[in-house]
This record gives sequence, C-alpha cells and structure tokens, in this order.
Amino acid sequence: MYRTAFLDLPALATAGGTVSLPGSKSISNRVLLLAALSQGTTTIQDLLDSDDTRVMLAGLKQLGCTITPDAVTPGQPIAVTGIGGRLPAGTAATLFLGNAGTAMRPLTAALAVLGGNFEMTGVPRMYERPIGDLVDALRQLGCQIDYLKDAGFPPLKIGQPDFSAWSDAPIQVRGDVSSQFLTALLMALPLQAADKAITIEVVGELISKPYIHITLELLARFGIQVHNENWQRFVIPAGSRYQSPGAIHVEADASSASYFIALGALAAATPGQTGVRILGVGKDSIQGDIRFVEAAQAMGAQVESGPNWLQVGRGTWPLKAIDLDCNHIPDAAMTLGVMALYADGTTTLRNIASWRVKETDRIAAMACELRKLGATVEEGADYIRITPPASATGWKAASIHTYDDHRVAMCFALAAFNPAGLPVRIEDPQCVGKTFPDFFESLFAVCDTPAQQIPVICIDGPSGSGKGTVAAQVAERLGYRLLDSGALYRITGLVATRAGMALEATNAERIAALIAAQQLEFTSDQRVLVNGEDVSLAIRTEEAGMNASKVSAFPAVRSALVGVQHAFRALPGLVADGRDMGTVIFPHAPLKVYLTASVQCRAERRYKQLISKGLPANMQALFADLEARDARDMHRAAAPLKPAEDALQLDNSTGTAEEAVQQVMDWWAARQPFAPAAQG
Ligand SMILES: Nc1ncnc2c1ncn2[C@@H]1O[C@H](COP(=O)(O)OP(=O)(O)O)[C@@H](O)[C@H]1O
Ligand SMILES: Nc1ccn([C@H]2C[C@H](O)[C@@H](COP(=O)(O)OP(=O)(O)O)O2)c(=O)n1
Repeated sequence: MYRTAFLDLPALATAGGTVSLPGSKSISNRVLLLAALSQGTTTIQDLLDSDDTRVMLAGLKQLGCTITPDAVTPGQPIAVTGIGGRLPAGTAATLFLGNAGTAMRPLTAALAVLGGNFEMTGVPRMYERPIGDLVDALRQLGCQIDYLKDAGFPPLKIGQPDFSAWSDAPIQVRGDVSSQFLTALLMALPLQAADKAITIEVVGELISKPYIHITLELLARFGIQVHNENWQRFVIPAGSRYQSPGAIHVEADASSASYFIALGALAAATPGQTGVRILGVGKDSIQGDIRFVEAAQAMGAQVESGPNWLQVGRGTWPLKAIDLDCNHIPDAAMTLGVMALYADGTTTLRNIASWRVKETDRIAAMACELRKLGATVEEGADYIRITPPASATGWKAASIHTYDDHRVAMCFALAAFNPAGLPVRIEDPQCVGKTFPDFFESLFAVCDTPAQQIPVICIDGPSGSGKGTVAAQVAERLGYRLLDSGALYRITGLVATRAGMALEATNAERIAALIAAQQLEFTSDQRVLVNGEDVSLAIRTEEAGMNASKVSAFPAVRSALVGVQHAFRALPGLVADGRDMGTVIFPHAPLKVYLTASVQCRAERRYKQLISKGLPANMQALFADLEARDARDMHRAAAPLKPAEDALQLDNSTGTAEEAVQQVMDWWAARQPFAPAAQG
C-alpha cells in the first residue's frame, strides 16, 4: 500500500494481464459478524484485510470471540469461534469502529438485542453518518440505545433491552436511506427469534436491494432462512438459531472489479495481451455490483465471464454515453462517472441519492473532481450529468482530492488514460486501505506506458555527498522505486574479487560476463541479494567502494549493467542515484540533480556512517580514499562523473539531509503540471 501524501500516476497507455481481487468488504464483515454470533467455529477463506475488517475483528475480540490467527494473513484462512447467540451477563466494552459503516450498523443492532453495556464510537466522519432509522427500529423491540452526541448519529450507548412491552408487531424500518439498516436488523433479530417469528416491514422504497440479497444468502449459510415477501416484508421464522457452516469462502469484491472492468473497456490492449482478466468474482456472484458488467457493456466494453473470472477488452471506442438508473449498483456506479470522461457525449447517472451519505458526499465529490479534469458536470439531489472535455486539449492536469473515500481514489486513477498524456495526482492514496490496500500496485501490474512517460529523478554526485540518503527519502515521499546504481558496481567488485579476478582492464570482459550471469535481487526494504545471498553489508565497506570505483571504469562492465538499470524504470516512477544517471543512463530524465559537498564534510559523514554500521573507519584514510575515488570517477574515459548539462546543482555541505530532500521535492513540484495550491 502507498502511504505517501500523494501518488502521481504518469499518463498510462495500455492494459493487459491478470489481476486477483481482494475479498469483498460487505461479505467479509457480514461473515465475521455471523460467525461471531454463531455456535461453533467458522473457518473463513479469503477474508479481506482492510481497515473495516480490522475494526470488526477488534470489536469481536472485545466481545469474547476467539480469532486465530490474530490478524488476517495472506493466503491463510482465519477461524472465528462464536458466542453461540448470547453474551455473558454484564458484558461491557467501548468499541472503536473507525469509519466502517459495515461494522457500526450491524454491531449496534446485534449488541442492542444481546444487551450489555457498550459504547459505539468511531472517527468524526462516522458521527456525521445517520443511524437514527436503525435506532428507531430497534427501540420498537425494547432495545436501550442512547445518543452520546447528536441525536440520530453515533456515538451511541447501548444498555440492557426490555422486550416485555413488545407486542410481536412487525418491526418497521425505513428502506430509503441506507439498506445497511435493514441488513443490520436481518442479522440481529434472529437472536430474538428462538421462540417466535419476527417480521420486519420496510417503510418507503427499499434501495440497494442487491446488498439485502447478499445478506439473505449469507444468513442462509449460517442456518437462518428468512422469507422475503416482495422486498417489503421479511419474516424470520420462529426457532431460528445461528449455526456455523464450518467453512466459508469470501468472494472478491464486485465493486472493486469495476475499476478493472472499466480499465479493460477504456485502455488499448497491451501488445500480446487480450485485455484484462479479473480473478475472484464471476457471473454467478451473489453481489449486486456484478451488474456493473452490464453498464460497462452498454458503454462499449467487451466482457466474457465464467464461474470465478471476467475477461474485459475494449469494444466500442470512444465509449458510448449512457443514461442509467444506478440504484442497483450504487458503489460501482462511481466508476461509470470516470468512464464518462471517455464517452462520445453526455452521461447521466440517476437514482444515486445514497451517494450523499456514504464515506463522503459522493455526488459533490465526483462533480468537483471531474470538473478539475476538464469535464462539464451538473449535479442534482439524486443524479449527476457528465460531459467530457470536447477534445484532448480540454483535459487538465488535476490533483484529485479523495475525501478519505477509497472509491474516489480508485476510480480517478482511470483518468491517467487521458488523451492529453497528462499525469494525475491522487491525494492521500492510502485511503484505498478501506477495501483494496494494494489497489495501485495491482493497477500498475496490468498497465503499461512507454518508458519515456515514466518519470525519473536522477541524483548524481561524488562519494559521500548524500545521494543515497536524499534519493531514498525522495523515493519514499513520492512512492517511487529506488535505483542505487553504485550497489551494482559494488556487487561487481565483490563477485569478481571472490572469483579471484584481479580488478584490471585485461580482465574487464571476464568481469562483465561474470556480473551478467549473476541473479540480482533488490528487495523493497533495500536489501541486495546475489544468487539469494544477502550481500547488503558486504558491499558497504570502504574497500568494496574502492573496488567498485575500479571496475566501474571498464566500459564492458558499464554496458553489462545498462539493461539492469533501465529495468528499474517502472510505474509509478524512479529515483536513481549514481554518477552517470543523468548523463548516460537516463539522459531524458525530467529532473537531474548534481549533489556536491566538500571533501572534508563528506569524509566526516562517511566516518560517522561506517562507525554507526559497526564497520572500521579511519578519518585520514577516508579523506585520502575519497580524493582518490573522486579523481578516478571524474577522470575515467567511460561515463565520467560530471554534472549533466541540464542538472541542477545542490551544495550539500552545510544543510541537513531534510533540507536537501525538500529542495529536490520543490524542484520536482515546479516541473509538475499541477496547480501549486494543490501540491501535497
Ligand atoms: N545534508 C546531508 N545530506 C545527506 N546526507 C547527510 C547530510 N548530513 C549528514 N548526512 C549523512 O551523511 C551520509 C551520506 O552518505 P550517503 O547518502 O551514503 O552518500 P552517497 O550516497 O552520496 O555516497 C549519511 O550517513 C547521512 O546520514
Ligand atoms: N552510476 C554509477 C554509480 C557508481 N559508480 C561507481 C563509482 C563509485 O566510486 C562506485 C561506488 O558507488 P556508490 O554510489 O555506491 O559509492 P558512494 O556511496 O558514493 O561512496 O561505483 C559508477 O561508476 N556509476
């Protein structure tokens, strides 16, 4: 997951390949609660690991459920041993539920029926999300729920219910604000239906029926057969009792699939690929959002599907504008809003009033961000109408505000396919953690763009000037990959020395062949492996640096390493540190920095660095070595160390590393097309 303040997506060109989707959030949290309420242990496969499931798991542990392992581990099932329909008398807890509506609503209902002493809390946005209709429904039954702040909204206090006054009358609940209220009741009321049936009556039109369908399907798996009377009345039969199904599998999120369905529809296919293949969800899905496929087809997508997969390619191009009632696909429909940017006319998405009370006011958010990209947008109480920019020149480079809303972040990533070739900035990219923590990694894995579109920031300079330190921090702030090219020469020196080769010009070809035959691996935590052996420390000695300087003078060695270095240029971008990044390896890089510092200063820093790593160091020897290394690196014939003509020079003798990093970030920001006010 990208934890940067913003993530810049370069202009993307094509898509193709296979993407495996994470488990559905709606199914994950429903299954967790149902398993927790049941008798027995439920082994859950493919549970989503996200903010929402984490708060749910934490809440269930507080209620006394046993959960093994403690947290979701990729590829491993998680086992939940339930409470068997009742809590020990006097159970008390304060549950923090973040911004997870899928935890707040059903847990409130279940705990209000079970009784105890609970406080239901969350983040400030949670306190703006209505829950009054659910509380009103539960009070009809005799549940004790009080508002701790504003009436109608969390936080809540839950006490011991008194069912004595309840006359068996149907429990009424509004269906036109959020179907999560009905879902919450459907999951909580079986706890009270051991002796007599309970009927729930929906007041007003029921929105988001597909989510109720998921709830009913899952209830059936846990032993509760609800009679659905035309989506108006739901009867939970007497004798209902939660029973674990033993094992259950969580389908992938059909709304997460929407971004990749849209991707297949709007991106040209990467040569050699036949569109985008999506694994984890297919045409037999129990999720309503799978009907996004029909909407995408109406816009021109070509879709094939099977039991657990979808295959999507570009069909009609440009896409066809549509006018669609989106009540059946409330979440996935946001993706249509961005697809509309690539359509041949004005698209209208109707019946989306529920967008206003989601993670943010999604109608307002979509309208604002689509306009930033150059679209003409009309918004109404329950619709949005989008006209794309008239031509490529009408597109604007935008910094997309994401409102702590995962879906805004994910759907706007698709704007990177704009015909103007503009990058798109996604602010606060980690908000995707709510449902799809590795969304951007998954996207980059199936997208392609010509190498020259992928930004590279080059940081060259002499030994000890601070290149490595500054480059690593700039890469971290931007979410870019990092190339420590010096490590390649250090490895070359190491393997040649180990092979008993003298580091002399007469051996240059043999050394070049030797390094070309090694299996090199650079891990995300900056370790370096050669044929599986971790050499991170072995290449950091001063001797290794000197040996690197020697082998780096051989043209054969330099050319053997060119391909390896170019391969680092991958989405979303690269920061490359070395001697010839800007002059030879990435001559067209959009930003080149030449970092210098006095020899005295560099020697002192290197001394401290070596000592802190527990490596031997001598100030005088270091000083002499640096001068020797500078001389060799600067005066060799092949790719000598010198500033590229278009490099910006930064004297790093006096300031802090942080100041140098900020200077590079400022230079980079100045070269970006985003408006200064929007810089992250
Ligand atoms: N202003 C500064 N910029 C960069 N590094 C600094 C600065 N001040 C002190 N240092 C320290 O100096 C050392 C620089 O070494 P390094 O980044 O490996 O340089 P290079 O990659 O250019 O050889 C690090 O230990 C770093 O913590
Ligand atoms: N792009 C590069 C990077 C390093 N080299 C050579 C020259 C340097 O003396 C050695 C070691 O580089 P490295 O950046 O690891 O060394 P320092 O950390 O700056 O001391 O490799 C090179 O020739 N070209």
